[in-house]
Amino acid sequence: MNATNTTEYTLALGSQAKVASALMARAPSAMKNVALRALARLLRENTAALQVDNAKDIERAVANGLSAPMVDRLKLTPKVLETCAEGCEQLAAMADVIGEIIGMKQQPSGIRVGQMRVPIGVFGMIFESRPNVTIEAASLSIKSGNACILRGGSEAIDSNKALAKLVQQALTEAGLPADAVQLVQTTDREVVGQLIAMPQFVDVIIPRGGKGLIERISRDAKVPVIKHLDGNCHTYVDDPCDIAMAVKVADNAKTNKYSPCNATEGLLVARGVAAQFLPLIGKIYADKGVEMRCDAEGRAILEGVAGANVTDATEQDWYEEYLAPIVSVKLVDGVDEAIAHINRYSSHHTDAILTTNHVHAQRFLREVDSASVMVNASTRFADGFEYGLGAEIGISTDKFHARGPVGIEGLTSLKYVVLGEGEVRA
Ligand SMILES: NC(=O)C1=CN([C@@H]2O[C@H](COP(=O)(O)OP(=O)(O)OC[C@H]3O[C@@H](n4cnc5c(N)ncnc54)[C@H](OP(=O)(O)O)[C@@H]3O)[C@@H](O)[C@H]2O)C=CC1
Ligand SMILES: N[C@@H](CCC(=O)OP(=O)(O)O)C(=O)O
Repeated sequence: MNATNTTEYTLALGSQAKVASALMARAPSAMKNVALRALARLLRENTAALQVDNAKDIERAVANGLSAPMVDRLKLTPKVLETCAEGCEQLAAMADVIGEIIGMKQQPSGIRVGQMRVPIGVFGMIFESRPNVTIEAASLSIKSGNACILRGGSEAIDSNKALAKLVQQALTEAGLPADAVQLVQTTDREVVGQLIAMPQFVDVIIPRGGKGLIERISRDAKVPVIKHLDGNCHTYVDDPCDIAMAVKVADNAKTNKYSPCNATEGLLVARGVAAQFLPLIGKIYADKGVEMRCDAEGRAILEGVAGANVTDATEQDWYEEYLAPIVSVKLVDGVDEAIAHINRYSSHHTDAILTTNHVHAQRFLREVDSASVMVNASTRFADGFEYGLGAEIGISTDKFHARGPVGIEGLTSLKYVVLGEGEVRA
């Protein structure tokens, strides 16, 4: 595509989305739910065909040397597709929040003032090469009465095109506009540049990705942005803690999956429990091939673990989001130093304390400045489905409008409604 074509193409996506958004905003719940159930059915009926398209992406990714965790997140297995289908059905079964009026109160003047929940309008979303996100974003967009323009990662283009076709088929079957969910059909990044600069059509941009993406968005966006950024997440093992539980949780937080943004990248350990805890977790990490980048004290303990791949951490490691079988390990005096380290180096996504001390837990919850703060749980739980939101658009690392996992409500806003009986202002 040349620059003129790109501009025309993106403007067309925008104007089509704008028209569709008005229809979606007033669509009855029943129609939206019909579309979601149709999408679930189509995903199941087309599982084999979708895997053929997905195989093209996977072949290209492997040929291009993409790492194993990144190839893994690209996969549309029958299980992943079934989870997507179930997600659509769960959303269909949920109450529609659009149009709900809250907080209606009579004022001294006689008017009654409340707030009505409404869709945001059109959102543009740029996200990683994980094709199931196309379905999660599309289904949340439908349920919340928005229209969206989805720009998925280039490695997933064939899978995304096939999925988007099914979404549009489901919308059409339900009598809703197909343009309510549009996929950017090219991997040309120029389209991203245009998408974030057309406030006449796009109400908000949701970038879901790493630092390169956000640098561009922060520099060029002319529409409001809800950032869904990197996860340099921490697990802090406190003194005192339940060692067996800490080992189980720290294992899951790092090794359950390596690519997600909510995987733990930094392990902080209180000196008082390090000699007991580190050899146990070190053995598990060693067996699973996790490299441990340690400070001097951590290294001294972990070097004694059979098969451990232990290296020296540099200052840069405390900032690093590895998305790989690597973890940084640092010993700290206690909760004060842990909180200070996290607030300095974390990406403010998700951080956890493993402790049996109630005061330490309360301090961690209050003082760590992250979108999710957890006590005695794996950072891997930072996820809209796990939080009971039905599905998620992603995990907002912004503080405004939505913070943490974003579900239906994050795609809505509240407008005031005023009911009178002819009152006039004095
Ligand atoms: N907070 C959250 O909810 C989530 C955050 N993430 C974060 O995403 C990152 C991992 O995914 P990864 O694929 O590496 O992320 P990237 O940031 O590389 O890519 C994400 C998307 O952004 C696009 N993109 C990246 N840079 C630019 C640019 N300069 N201009 C235009 N488009 C761009 C990519 O397009 P292209 O395909 O062309 O490269 C892709 O569609 C991690 O940091 C992870 O934590 C991941 C999932 C959820
Ligand atoms: N919500 C997700 C985490 C975000 C995610 O998908 O991350 P990524 O592996 O970077 O694409 C989950 O835990 O399932």
